[in-house]
Amino acid sequence: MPFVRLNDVNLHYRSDGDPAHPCVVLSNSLGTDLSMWDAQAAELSRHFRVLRYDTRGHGRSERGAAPLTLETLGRDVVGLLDALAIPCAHFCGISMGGMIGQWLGIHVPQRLGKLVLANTAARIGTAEGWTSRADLVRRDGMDGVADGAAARWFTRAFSARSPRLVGAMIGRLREQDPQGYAACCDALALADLRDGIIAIRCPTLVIAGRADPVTTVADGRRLVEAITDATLAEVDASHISNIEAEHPFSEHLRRFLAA
Ligand SMILES: O=C(O)CCC(=O)CC(=O)O
Repeated sequence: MPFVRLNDVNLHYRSDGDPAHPCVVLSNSLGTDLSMWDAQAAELSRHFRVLRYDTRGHGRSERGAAPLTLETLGRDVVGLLDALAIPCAHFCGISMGGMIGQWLGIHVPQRLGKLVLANTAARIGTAEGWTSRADLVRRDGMDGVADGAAARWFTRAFSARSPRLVGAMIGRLREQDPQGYAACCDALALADLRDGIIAIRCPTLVIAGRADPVTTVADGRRLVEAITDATLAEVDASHISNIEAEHPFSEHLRRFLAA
């Protein structure tokens, strides 16, 4: 598996599909890794170069120096594109990955084609909430957040019909580096793009899960209202909608990128 050296970290990534095809970057949510995109990568890599990476402090990517900010997470994407000599790419991020996508749309629009913002918001949660979550995992490890994660990430019905899939996701969450997870909580505590997103000009698809208790359909609507060229697609899913609503999610993504 390849790594790129970006300033203070080795960042783990994976590229699938023909490198001559247009590139789409997939960016994971908090507490997951690039494997969360397996289904979408298999579908999209027939027509695109699919570039996935583990966000700093997640999966096999190092966490680097504290404090971590959304800007650093955004600049990692730019550094990854630079390292692979990719001038411009589509970008799809979910939740924290969607905040990284908004940062890219505001600050480096010249590097973006189309933007997909899934299960995300311009401001997720509260500073106090993120700080206490960071404190919890630094003190007690990942079990404190992993125990309740299935109820935040998936509907009860999906967990009942796909226990192995859900169990594997929660198992990977338990194995995350608590320091890396906490560093990303610190970044989310400070991340507030509500005043910035009106600057996003690229074609944008917002995907929201009808049953998402973390980043709601109302959050998705607010993104669409603020971003000039944005549309909303709703799917029947909770927070990790690319897994719970795998086929509708992939179809929205494929159609939007192909149009
Ligand atoms: O999923 C994210 O990237 C941020 C929101 C979150 O932490 C969901 C959860 O409660 O695990």
